[in-house]
Amino acid sequence: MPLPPRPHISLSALTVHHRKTLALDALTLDFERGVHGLLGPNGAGKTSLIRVLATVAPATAGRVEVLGHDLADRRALPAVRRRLGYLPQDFGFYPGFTVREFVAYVAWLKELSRETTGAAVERALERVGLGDRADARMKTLSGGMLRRAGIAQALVNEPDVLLLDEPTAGLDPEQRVEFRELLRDVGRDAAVLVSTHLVEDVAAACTEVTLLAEGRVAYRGTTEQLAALGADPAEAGDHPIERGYTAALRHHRATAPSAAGVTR
Ligand SMILES: Nc1ncnc2c1ncn2[C@@H]1O[C@H](COP(=O)(O)OP(=O)(O)OP(=O)(O)O)[C@@H](O)[C@H]1O
Repeated sequence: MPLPPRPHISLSALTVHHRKTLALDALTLDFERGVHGLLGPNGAGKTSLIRVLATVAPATAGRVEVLGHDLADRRALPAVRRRLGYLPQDFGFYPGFTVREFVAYVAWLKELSRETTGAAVERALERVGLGDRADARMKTLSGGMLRRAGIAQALVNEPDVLLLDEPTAGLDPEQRVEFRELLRDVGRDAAVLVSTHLVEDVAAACTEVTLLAEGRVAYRGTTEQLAALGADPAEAGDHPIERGYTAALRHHRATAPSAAGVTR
């Protein structure tokens, strides 16, 4: 009998400390293909989780599997990185690079073959609407264009796992609408994790929502389920998802004693 397919991402008791701060408190979660919204108040642990999955920060304890590889096994990291796309909140670049050179450089880091790189770079730039700015220098881009270049580099290898930390910051409304369409498209085959504070992004693009609070899972469900939690118009918030978010957080805080995000 064939084995059931493994989830793209599997966390078991994942714990992350930053010095004395507990940022993630024994998270056990799976993420399959689809677009997953990662929500939570400031300091909830969203960036800490994304950085571990992106293989740029270690777990303090617990087990993390990405695409079937245990991230504790350093020999597996190159294979995982080839199949990952990652947009950090702030990303570095050589200001003198053109947009095309910037994305091609990441393609090279991801070990794309010389034959496929050119077409992959053009496709990634087209997907974020930067095809006509390919020869512009990175230092001349506006904030929104820079973010789109960052999204293009995360997409260039057609990743199986795409990690985006607040990707819509700086995008204008038209670009955000197109970006959500892009997320839905990528999420058909890949597991996409997108951390955001923007309710519209969640409502339009995410199939599932994971709400973190103080390093723990405060709520998990489909976008529709979170919106249904916010059916009571007396709850704080202007949108059902915002009200669902508030209700889920309040419920979590009432039932779970505070543990993470505190120095001890
Ligand atoms: N480098 C660091 N050194 C010390 N503490 C840190 C460090 N990075 C994060 N923390 C702490 O870890 C906790 C989780 O932070 P994290 O950045 O993961 O949260 P977040 O949900 O991404 O927040 P935000 O919505 O503000 O981006 C917070 O208490 C934060 O202060």
